[in-house]
Amino acid sequence: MLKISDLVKRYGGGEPVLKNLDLTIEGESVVSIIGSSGAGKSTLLRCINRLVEPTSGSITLNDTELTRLRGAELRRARRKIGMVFQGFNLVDRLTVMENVQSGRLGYISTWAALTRRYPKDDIRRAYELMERVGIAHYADKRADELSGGERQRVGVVRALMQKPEILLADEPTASLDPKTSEQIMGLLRDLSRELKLPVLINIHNVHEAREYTDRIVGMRYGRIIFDDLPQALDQEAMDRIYSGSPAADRAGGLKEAS
Ligand SMILES: Nc1ncnc2c1ncn2[C@@H]1O[C@H](COP(=O)(O)OP(=O)(O)OP(=O)(O)O)[C@@H](O)[C@H]1O
Repeated sequence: MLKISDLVKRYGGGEPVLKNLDLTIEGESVVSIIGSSGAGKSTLLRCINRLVEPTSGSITLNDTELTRLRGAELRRARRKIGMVFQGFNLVDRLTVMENVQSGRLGYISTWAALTRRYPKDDIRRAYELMERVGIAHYADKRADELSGGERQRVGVVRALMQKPEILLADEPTASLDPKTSEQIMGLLRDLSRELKLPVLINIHNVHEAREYTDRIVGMRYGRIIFDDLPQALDQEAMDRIYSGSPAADRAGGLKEAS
C-alpha cells in the first residue's frame, strides 16, 4: 500500500506546487492522475521515488517511510519502485536483454553486470516477462531497432525485473500512436492484476484513463480535486479539473470517448 499524507512540495521560495496532498493506493489497482499542464502530476510521481525532495509530509510504501530515508537505505527502497517513462529511457546500443537486466542493477554485482553474467534466475525471469509482453524473440536485438510500442514493453519488463512493490508510469503512452497507446495501457492494467501490483499513471489522455484505470485522481493547482471511479468523471468534474486550460490539455476527453 502507498500512503501519502500531507505532502507539500515547494520549488525554491515560490508557492507550493503540491499543497497538503493525501492519497492512498492499495494493491492491484491502477490509478491515473490527470490534470492540466503544471497541476503538479509529475512532481507528485517524482516525490514518491524521491527524484524530487518533498518539502514536508510523509510517503509510506508498505512498511517503509520513504520520506525519512537517506543514502544506502534510500537506494534500497527505490528498488521497490518501478518506473516507466514517456521516452522509454532505454540504452539504444544495448540489446533488449541487456536493457531488461539493467533493472537488476543494484541487486547483482557490478562484475556480473559488466561481464553480462546474469544470474540464471534473472535470465529465466527476464524470458518469462518478455514472453508475457511479446518481446522474447527480440532478446538479442538492439533496443534502437524496435518500434515505440516494443520499446515501451522493454521499459515495462525492465521495471518489473526489480520486483517492485509499486509501478509508477510517467506519461507512458505520450510518445506512442493511439492504437499502440491502448495496447500499452491494456498491458499495464493486466500486469497489475496478474502481479497484484499497484500502478500509478500520470496521463494526459482522459479517454485512456477512463478505459484502462480503476480510479481517476484529478489534480488542479497542486491539489487533488477529484478522486473517484472513472464513470464518475462527468462533464462537471472535467470542467472543474480543466477549466481555463487549453483544449489540448484534455486530450481524448469525454466527447471523444463517447
Ligand atoms: N525543477 C523545478 N523547479 C522549479 N519549478 C518547477 C520544477 N519542476 C516543476 N516546476 C513547476 O511546478 C509546477 C508543477 O509542475 P509539474 O511538472 O509537476 O506539472 P504537471 O502537472 O506534471 O505538468 P505537465 O502535464 O505539463 O507535465 C509547474 O508550475 C512547474 O513549472
